[in-house]
Order: sequence, then structure tokens, then C-alpha cells
Amino acid sequence: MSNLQDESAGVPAPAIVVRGLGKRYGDKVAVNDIDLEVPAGSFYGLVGPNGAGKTTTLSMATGLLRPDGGSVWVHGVDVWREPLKAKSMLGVLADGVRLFDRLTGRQLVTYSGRLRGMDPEMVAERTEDLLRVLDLEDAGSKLVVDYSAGMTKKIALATALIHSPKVLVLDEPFEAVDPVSAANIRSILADYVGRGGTVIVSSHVMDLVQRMCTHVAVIADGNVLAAGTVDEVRGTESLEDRFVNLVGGRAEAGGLQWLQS
Ligand SMILES: Nc1ncnc2c1ncn2[C@@H]1O[C@H](COP(=O)(O)OP(=O)(O)OP(=O)(O)O)[C@@H](O)[C@H]1O
Repeated sequence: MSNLQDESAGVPAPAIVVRGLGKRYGDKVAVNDIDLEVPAGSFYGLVGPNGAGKTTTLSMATGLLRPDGGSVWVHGVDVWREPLKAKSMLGVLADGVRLFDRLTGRQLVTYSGRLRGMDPEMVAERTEDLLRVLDLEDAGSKLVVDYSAGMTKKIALATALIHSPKVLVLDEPFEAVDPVSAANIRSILADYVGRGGTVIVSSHVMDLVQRMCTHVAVIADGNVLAAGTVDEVRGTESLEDRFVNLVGGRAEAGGLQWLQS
């Protein structure tokens, strides 16, 4: 398959290739046999309305949710045939997955690094670095169960970064995060991409995706409506206008006449 060429052939394999990936829940088709290709070294945005299938797609692409059909490769490694090898290259911030929240933030990040087989000294150093840049130093000794939503998001991000993966898959990383922390996270991710890493991020904030991402895919009702570089997808419009045109569904102004003081 041309898109799975390995690096030995002189052509870098894409970071992630998705082919014919599908998932149903009863009668509901959450993801409809989609194809996606995430170039290595790209900052890839996945956007779509609520319920479009973003989380389901990212969960299947990272080996967290078994697809009904289709395949996913991470740097040429089949996620569902060689999960350990594929997962060793991934750092994942999943949506709605429970953390070990009876650990402190510091313990949780340390545990994630040790689970990845990292040297304890390196884990300790990186844990402190991550707590510092994510403004969680003071909260490092507090139980994760007592964290706010934004703090929980940030500590989960730290667990995804600790082993310096080749590919970062982040479901809504900025949700509930304060603007200063969000700016810090954006620069961490931009540096990471600058050093050759690949980031896939789902977001509802079109302006952010337009400014931050090199590539974008718009999905709705489990289908990919458009995918490519941000400039290819948006054309002469803003990404937000393009998104609304592709997806539709703007409610008529004044639809709630009864809503008044
Ligand atoms: N465990 C589940 N059981 C039944 N239906 C589900 C389940 N998980 C997701 N769905 C359905 O699959 C569809 C896609 O959901 P998904 O969470 O992937 O969307 P999303 O694009 O991430 O949405 P949002 O932007 O609101 O987070 C939705 O219709 C949702 O109701």
C-alpha cells in the first residue's frame, strides 16, 4: 500500500493512516468507514459538531476502542495487530477516561513514566518539568480526585507527554484550561512539532485550529467532509465559516421567542 511505505524506502510513512474505520452503537453509525492520513510532523486538527464521531475515531485510532471494521497504522505499525509496538509510539489524552485519581498529580505522572519502562531518575526530572510548565507545582502533592476540571486535563496531558512519544493524540486538550495554561500548552505542542513530532488534536475552537494547525479534517455524522492542509480546507474563507458551510445546522436567529426577561 503506497501510504504505508516505510522509511527504508526513502519515503516517510505517515504518522497515522486510517482506512475504512467504522463503529456502530446499535442503529447509530458513530463512524462511517472513514479514511484519514496524518502526515508525519504535522499539527493535525480534527473538528466537527457535537456527536460527529471525533472521540470515537480517536479512541479507535489509539487502540482504546475496538472498531467494527477497518485498520489503523501508526508509523506503519498496525494498532490492532501490534498494539504494544504501536502504543509505545503514542501519547494519548483521552476524553472521559478515568485516571487513577487516588494518586497525587506527581504520583500519577511518575506512575505513567514508570509504566512506560523509563529510568526512574529521568521520570523524576521530567515529572518536575511537566508540573512546572503546566503550573501544577503546588498541586503536585494533592490527590487528582480533588483537582478542578482544567487541572485534571493538564495532569492527563502530562501523563501523555512524559515518555516523549512520536505521536500525540489529544482529545479536546484546551477544554476547561485557563488562557495562560492554554498558551503554555500551545507552545509546548508547537515546539514538539518543530522537533519532528506529530500532534492530532480535536477541538471546537476553529480560530485556534486555524492558527495552530497545519492540517485539518472536518467530520460530521461519522463522515469526513473535508481534509487537507488548513489552507486547502478553508479556501478563501475563515475555517469557522467553512466549517459552518460544510456542516450546516445554524439555528434561525430568534428561534426562542419565549426567552425574555
Ligand atoms: N458508548 C456509546 N454508546 C452509544 N452511543 C455512543 C457511545 N459513544 C458515542 N456514542 C454516539 O456516537 C456518536 C459519536 O460520538 P463521539 O463521542 O465520537 O462524538 P464527538 O464528535 O466526540 O462529540 P463531542 O464533540 O460532543 O465530544 C454520538 O451520536 C454518540 O451519541
